[in-house]
Amino acid sequence: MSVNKTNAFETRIIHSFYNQQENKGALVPPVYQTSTYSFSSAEEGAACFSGEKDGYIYTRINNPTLDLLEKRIADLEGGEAAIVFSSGMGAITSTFWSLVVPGDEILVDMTVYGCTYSFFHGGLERFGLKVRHIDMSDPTNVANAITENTRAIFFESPANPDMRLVDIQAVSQIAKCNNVIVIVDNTYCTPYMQQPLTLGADIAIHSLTKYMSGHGDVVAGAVITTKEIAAKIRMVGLKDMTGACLSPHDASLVMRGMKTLPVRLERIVKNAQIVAQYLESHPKIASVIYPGLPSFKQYELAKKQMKLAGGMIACEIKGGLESGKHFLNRLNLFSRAVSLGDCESLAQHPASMTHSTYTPEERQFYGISDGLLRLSIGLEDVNDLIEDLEQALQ
Ligand SMILES: CSC/C=C(/NCc1c(COP(=O)(O)O)cnc(C)c1O)C(=O)O
Repeated sequence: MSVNKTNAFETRIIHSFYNQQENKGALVPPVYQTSTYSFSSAEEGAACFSGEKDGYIYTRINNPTLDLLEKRIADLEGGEAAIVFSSGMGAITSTFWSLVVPGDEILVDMTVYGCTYSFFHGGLERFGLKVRHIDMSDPTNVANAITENTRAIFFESPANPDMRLVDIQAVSQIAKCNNVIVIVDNTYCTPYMQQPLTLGADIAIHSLTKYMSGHGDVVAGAVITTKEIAAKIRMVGLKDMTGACLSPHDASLVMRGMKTLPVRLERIVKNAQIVAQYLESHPKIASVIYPGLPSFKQYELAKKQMKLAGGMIACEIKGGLESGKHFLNRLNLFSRAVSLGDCESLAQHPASMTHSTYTPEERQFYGISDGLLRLSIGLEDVNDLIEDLEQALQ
């Protein structure tokens, strides 16, 4: 079976870059669970290390199983090359440690995942980087904020946890005119729903822990970009700065999960739309933030930029934090757990969990309210999910 670019996303995500007959007919790609590789001669080893000869050196740098996952992900995101990591944070930190130097300035949207926020403020700023948060929901704010020291623009769209969108095409056009790179964390969407590189971004980042692997059984990350930037992130960020390499076994778990990404997302989004509409009409719910609802502030941008509305819902329960905790504690089918994108539906409280890295003042400033709850809708029967929410809201 040889699959190529003319085949659909749903076919390429299962088959691309793997030939069964070249692997003893194995239907599923063998896992190269090895840390190192032998050379046929001292000369060959030297040639591999110098880059004169393509070859496998050491699994922290490259590995055939990781190669296959990287080729597949790059193809699906419309990029030239990809690198995989042992976590999404490994992908993010390896990228920045490869590309920035003290004195550089980074523009970040108002809301990002908690550990990304603490990497920027507790990590990069400590080493002389300037990190500025701006409201990127209006692209003109980006144009006005760029200076001669601005090196990169970073955002999530939708953002974790309050679902803010950024117009990727508009911001990328502004950045390109100013020779600034655009880095988009595409974790919430996956390339099935949104492809930042085809909209003009330079780098797409993923926590593969989420929808891409989709079964709550692996922590992993990926960066997709040009061959040149990928080589730098691999040989500087991954090899020397973080060492955040993915195990070949975990890469095979990610590839196994990816095979069902399209069907999982189609069903998850159907469930999420029904749950969001149910919550929006519930008397005890103060607000629901979901890109599939006409009430969503950036509904038109969501329809333009996202193939589907996604599986993540943010909502506020009337009565603030205390009622939020009461609600969480009464859930039976939803798991009270962080992470997202799993087959199991999850519910968590950002202020005290995923975004507890922000101080209360910072949460206030960045709009992460104490009463906000985040739901990751899974694959359970949607009536069972609503029954669980209904009883928890009593
Ligand atoms: C301890 S909280 C659990 C993790 C959560 N998020 C992770 C995450 C990462 C980082 O990805 P890993 O390193 O693979 O977890 C990067 N980018 C985004 C948009 C993310 O949501 C979470 O529950 O919101």
